[in-house]
Amino acid sequence: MTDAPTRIQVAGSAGTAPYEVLVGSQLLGELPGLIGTAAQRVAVLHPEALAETGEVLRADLAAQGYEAIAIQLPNAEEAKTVEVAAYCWKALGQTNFTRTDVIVGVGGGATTDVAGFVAATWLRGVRWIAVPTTVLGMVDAAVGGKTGINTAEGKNLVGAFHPPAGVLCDLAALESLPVHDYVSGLAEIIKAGFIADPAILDLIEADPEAARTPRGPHTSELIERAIKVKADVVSSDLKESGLREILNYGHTLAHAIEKNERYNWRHGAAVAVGMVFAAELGRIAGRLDDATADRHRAILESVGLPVTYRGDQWPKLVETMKVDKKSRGDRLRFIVLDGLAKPTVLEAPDPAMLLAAHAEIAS
Ligand SMILES: NC(=O)c1ccc[n+]([C@@H]2O[C@H](COP(=O)([O-])OP(=O)(O)OC[C@H]3O[C@@H](n4cnc5c(N)ncnc54)[C@H](O)[C@@H]3O)[C@@H](O)[C@H]2O)c1
Ligand SMILES: O=C(O)C(=O)C[C@@H](O)[C@H](O)[C@H](O)COP(=O)(O)O
Ligand SMILES: [Zn+2]
Repeated sequence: MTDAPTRIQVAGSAGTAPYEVLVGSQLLGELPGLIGTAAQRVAVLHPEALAETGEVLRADLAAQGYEAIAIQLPNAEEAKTVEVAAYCWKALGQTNFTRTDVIVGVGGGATTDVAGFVAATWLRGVRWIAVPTTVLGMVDAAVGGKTGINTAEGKNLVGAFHPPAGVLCDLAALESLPVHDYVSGLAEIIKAGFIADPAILDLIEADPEAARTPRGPHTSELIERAIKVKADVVSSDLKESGLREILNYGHTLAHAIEKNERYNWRHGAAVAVGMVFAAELGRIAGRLDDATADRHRAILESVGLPVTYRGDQWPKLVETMKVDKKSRGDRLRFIVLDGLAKPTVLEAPDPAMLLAAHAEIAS
């Protein structure tokens, strides 16, 4: 017998339906209920690393009477291209995939970003379900309906807000996750701690080594707390007209680092450096106290995340940051903290201030 899953509600907003994020084990039995009876066809999008899981899921859905196909995507960021999206559109077209049919994205954040984007764009929008299999996917990417792909100019530059019909976080999936991917997800959990729920920081600081494994004593609490932070924010501002920008803490620089590294850095690693940068920016702007700024570096290092980046790359990073989605015309905008769990926007900081914050993360 398995325990009942935790259910976290995400409210519908901007005309979209509400949905639930389930956290627990053996959740795949929930899939048919979410797919519904109107669907005849189901497409399971999965990364190469989860070929076996994708096939098990496809066969299971076929056994339940759906015409189920599996579409294999490249691993990680290589999936987030227009060519991969076009490959999926072709597969859906060849299957006569209609508006009542359903896409299931099973994998990490890269997979669910693409699955959601394909769902948002096919026939101008079909229903989709997220089955995240990484920490980062569970606590962040699968929740909130931001879907998208990268372009040559930068990260997530093409996409749509298209919330899933449900999110199934089966914690057993984390057992096979390589440790550096597990730790990458901790960066977004720590982000949730700094912007909204400091109890997360206390739990990690109490035993950073335990936080690095799926068997740690606080694994499900950390994951659920971070999901709640995200669910609360996106419930009131799906389309990022204000509050949702706080979820972008650390991301302005992070996305520039990811592009500069040709996506060979994991997203969470880049977000870790980006948060230290944002903390320094807050401190230099006279908003953030020294202790909270220093806490960033300490907690991120304690779980094994990077806190510095090559110092000679700054001009390129500044160029890339200009296409950040928070920019308005020529004005760069950053999320900084006015104090612990007090995120705010720093508008058009002086270049000298940016340079000074950069000096603190430059290696
Ligand atoms: N849409 C959003 O709101 C949002 C939020 C945060 C991050 N993201 C995006 O999420 C992506 C990062 O997601 P990620 O950290 O999950 O990385 P990822 O999706 O790149 O997955 C990392 C690697 O782990 C493999 N993998 C996935 N699950 C596995 C498992 N259970 N066992 C073994 N291997 C597994 C993947 O195939 C991949 O090779 C980035 O593209 C980022 O931009 C989106
Ligand atoms: O959900 C959001 O909003 C976020 O900003 C969460 C981020 O962790 C995530 O990486 C998101 O994909 C970044 O969005 P972008 O709009 O900066 O591309
Ligand atoms: Zn992120």
